Amino acid sequence: MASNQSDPSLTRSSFSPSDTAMLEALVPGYTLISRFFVSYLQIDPTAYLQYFVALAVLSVSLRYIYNSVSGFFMQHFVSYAEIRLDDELFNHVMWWMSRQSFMQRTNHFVAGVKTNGYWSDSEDEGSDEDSADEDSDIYDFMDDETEIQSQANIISRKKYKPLKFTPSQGRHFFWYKGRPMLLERQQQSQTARWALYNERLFLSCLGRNSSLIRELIDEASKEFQNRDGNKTIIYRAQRHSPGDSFNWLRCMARSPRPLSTVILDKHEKQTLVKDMRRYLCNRTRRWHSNRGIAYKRGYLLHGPPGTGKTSLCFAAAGALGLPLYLLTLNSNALDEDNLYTLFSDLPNKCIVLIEDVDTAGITHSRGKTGTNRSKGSDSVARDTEEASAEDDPPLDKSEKDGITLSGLLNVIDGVASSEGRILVMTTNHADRLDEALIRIGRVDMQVFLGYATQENIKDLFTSIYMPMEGDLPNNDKAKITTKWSNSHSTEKGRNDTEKKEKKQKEFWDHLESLRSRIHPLAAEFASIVPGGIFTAAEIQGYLLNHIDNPELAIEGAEAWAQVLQESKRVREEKFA
Ligand SMILES: Nc1ncnc2c1ncn2[C@@H]1O[C@H](COP(=O)(O)OP(=O)(O)OP(=O)(O)O)[C@@H](O)[C@H]1O
Repeated sequence: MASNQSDPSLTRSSFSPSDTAMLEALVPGYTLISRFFVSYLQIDPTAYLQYFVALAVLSVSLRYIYNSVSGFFMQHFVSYAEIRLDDELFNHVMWWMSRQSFMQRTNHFVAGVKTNGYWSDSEDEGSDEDSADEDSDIYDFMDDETEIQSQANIISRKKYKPLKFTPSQGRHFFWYKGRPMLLERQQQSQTARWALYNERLFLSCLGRNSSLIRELIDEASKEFQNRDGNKTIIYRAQRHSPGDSFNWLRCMARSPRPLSTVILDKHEKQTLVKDMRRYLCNRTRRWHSNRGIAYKRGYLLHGPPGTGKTSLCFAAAGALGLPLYLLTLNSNALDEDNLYTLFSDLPNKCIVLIEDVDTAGITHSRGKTGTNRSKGSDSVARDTEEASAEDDPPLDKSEKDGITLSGLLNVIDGVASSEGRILVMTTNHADRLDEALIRIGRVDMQVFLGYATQENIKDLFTSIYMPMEGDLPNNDKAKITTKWSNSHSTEKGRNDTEKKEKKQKEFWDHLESLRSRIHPLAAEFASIVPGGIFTAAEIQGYLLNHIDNPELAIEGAEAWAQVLQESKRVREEKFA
């Protein structure tokens, strides 16, 4: 008691019950805390209340001042750029960042096998790793146990994707061209279900001149594109989760397929590619623009499955250096609005490929809604569709009815859809398509890809077995030899080198001899396999089983053709 009386802090603690109630309302649990301090520490916090209040006011004021000053500073003395996750540039910058030296030193990073945001990117991550493949290629034509083991080790190493390190959430300072830069990776909405996919990047630098940021973005973008080289970039329409809208997401970059490897009547192939080239040239664009005629072109590739429709489209994209946008109309979630947005997001020059347009349920059903879009045709496929639709599980509530024919036609013709695009549709059943869909203006050229003729079979054989540039990892023999010689200066190394050189020479001789024999072999093969019966895919499948031995392929061709022909006949009878 005595000590309480002598403590000035305790003598001043005379708060009325209403004051205490108010404090309790402001700071829940105040009475309990206060009692704890008084009983155990002999300190009455009420005596210091004014200091606490002053401290709180000071901290709020400081925060306010800090925000105002930093806001003012950011607005007037800092330049910054915002990059959103749903923009391809996000990938470009993240990829560029992952290659910067500051990423090796930072202690806050995201480790992963891809540098991009959320979409699946199954492409080969560039040529960085290609050189590592060289040895495995060289081992391809070796046969002894140790060599096979070496090859297995290399393949085994390569089965995992290399790790990539990208900046984590938060701020990262780094230097670019001698000037300090700040990268901030932010997650916008923590509460949303897909918050993880709502990221943004802020790139900032001191000064009102934003040219440095522009340079960095430009450099990142160019480096990313250079990495692609002449590869064909493939995008597909995809949405991340139910309720989201569809976007074009880059899914891979593939080496272009040479047009010569797509076997088709030469005249038709040339006509198609020439037509596309003519359409893409500036003169045609100006011509269309001067006359107010929509600058669009459509093609229909039709024929039985496995005759090369997709391959032709892919090869054309490679030959013309255009990106390929894949679209499937089967998704119930894809409605006219989504399709409209997708088409308006296309770049000026590209190929949009709609595969198997007849299976999208929009054939012969102009004006019908998606729910009954599979009705209206007497085809077997449609009956099957109807039957299976009844067995389908109930749709997600966010799923809509899918695209209708009139919806598709509106989008193809839409004024907002990108000019300069090439639309390619493929189908196995051109006869089932609505007249409106394939009328001139929407489909300007139709190409039929049928069963392989005698000539096609010969070409296919030649294209599969003819040695091509690039079949060896490095065409410069001397370079390979030097590489091996340098890396093996020991006795064993020299033996290995000699062995490899011998193998390499054998391989070259094999290629040379094959080159000289290929045409007579192709003619022989074509004389055995009947024309007009098999698809190119079937013939290719057979030849790939004898990839190292064309003679063996010829030997077994007759038996293979008979068996396949018989199985086709049985299948046809079954479905007749
Ligand atoms: N005309 C062709 N020339 C070269 N290869 C071909 C040809 N047709 C088919 N192939 C080969 O067959 C496989 C399938 O070809 P592709 O997917 O292009 O056929 P498709 O006609 O689009 O088939 P689907 O109608 O089933 O989609 C590919 O590996 C391709 O290399």
